[in-house]
Amino acid sequence: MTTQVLQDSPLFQTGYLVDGVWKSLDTTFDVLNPATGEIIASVAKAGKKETEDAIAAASRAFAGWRAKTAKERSVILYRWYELIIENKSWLGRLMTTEQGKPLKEAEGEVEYAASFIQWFAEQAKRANGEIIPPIKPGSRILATREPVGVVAAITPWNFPMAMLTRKLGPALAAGCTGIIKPANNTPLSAFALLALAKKAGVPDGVLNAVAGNTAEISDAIMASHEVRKISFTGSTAVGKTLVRNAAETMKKVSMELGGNAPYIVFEDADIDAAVQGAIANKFRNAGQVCVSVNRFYIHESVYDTFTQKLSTAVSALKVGNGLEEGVVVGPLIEPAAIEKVREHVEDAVAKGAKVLAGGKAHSLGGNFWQPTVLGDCSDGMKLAQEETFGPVAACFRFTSEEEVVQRANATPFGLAAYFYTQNLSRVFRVSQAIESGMIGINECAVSTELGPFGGVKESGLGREGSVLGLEEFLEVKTLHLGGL
Ligand SMILES: O=CCCCC(=O)O
Repeated sequence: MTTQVLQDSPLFQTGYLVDGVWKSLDTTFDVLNPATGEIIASVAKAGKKETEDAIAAASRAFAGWRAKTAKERSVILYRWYELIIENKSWLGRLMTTEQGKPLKEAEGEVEYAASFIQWFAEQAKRANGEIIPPIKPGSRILATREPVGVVAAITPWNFPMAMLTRKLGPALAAGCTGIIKPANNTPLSAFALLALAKKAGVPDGVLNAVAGNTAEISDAIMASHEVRKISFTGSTAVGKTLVRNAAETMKKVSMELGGNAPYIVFEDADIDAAVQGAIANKFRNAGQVCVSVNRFYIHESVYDTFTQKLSTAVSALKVGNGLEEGVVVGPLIEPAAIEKVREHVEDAVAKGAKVLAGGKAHSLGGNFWQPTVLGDCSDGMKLAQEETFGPVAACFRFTSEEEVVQRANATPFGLAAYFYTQNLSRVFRVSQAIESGMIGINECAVSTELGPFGGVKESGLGREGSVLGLEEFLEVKTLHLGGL
């Protein structure tokens, strides 16, 4: 399937969406294929006015959408889920072309994205309230749950479909309407899902979308009194700005922000399982994942075995255009991402790290970096303190449980953490001691619609997915009834 075949589909939208109509603008911005540098599309560059129009449309649509029964919304969501699955192959190709991840991974993300719509189609019917024992005779207290109103979903380029549906699934289930601001690197993936939402029966105006002038769009969203909630996935720096700005109109916020995940391999771990987990986690989406491991802490007694097995396996990973057969590590999203990886690797090497695999830009050039393993890393290196967001496994030695827990927690972030051990007492002791919203124990994946997803400390506020995800889009209203 060529880019032309993608472009010929009705799901390939390049305008901005207001009231169910895709509109074009004279001013556009280019979306590039990160593997080839080819321009895939020129997209309408929306700004303040288009954003205000989109918010107004969402506001007008709110009364009608919230008035539908939960079951009616559930049926529409379920149809959307089915359409996403039916179009998996096309959507996967679009995502690989726009975002770079290997096709198999992209199709996996399409399924993951669909799972949130399926899950919240079910949860729509469970926005239950409570009856509270009254304080006086002849009275009742009822706590009901209502949609928060118009929602802004601001989504990242690294999971351009799943992060959208993880927000829109619960928002629509709750009865909210919204404005979507996808990342400018990957608007086409988001727009394709919105085209399918319309086909599934989501009424015009319920979902509206703009991309382009990020500052103007963000300012218009934050200034609006009609937008009652912001759900954001992205960097901690941007998240902090949004939270500060949301205070002006007291919007609710859900923030899924950066991480600095530790991965601890204790002396009693199943080393082969730990190596396999390390590869699956670290090289998923070329390491451009908020829950990707940033620091591998390996007990000194198993350090040589682990790093040797890891380096051998990493050296065999095939790098290339994600549309090519057998490729498991695609390009990074843009040249700035390559520069950050280079800066982290050079800083580590200058401070004593040893290159055990890779270590430099890939011979393919462009946005490709060799899958890398660095040994003898230490806590003063940049890659120990900030997310590298690239295909670099940094390995550190440790000697005791107490020491490694203290080092794992020595970061302002607390999104995901992982550890491998066969000792049950340690499982509970270390799980309790680690400051993190999610912990994988002998398990390298924490991403599923079934489990609460979110962080502590500077990694964010709120939880997505699971039964908790719906709560984020609901307000409690308490009814005090007397004279009964
Ligand atoms: O960068 C963060 C996106 C989260 C992807 C996931 O759900 O695993």
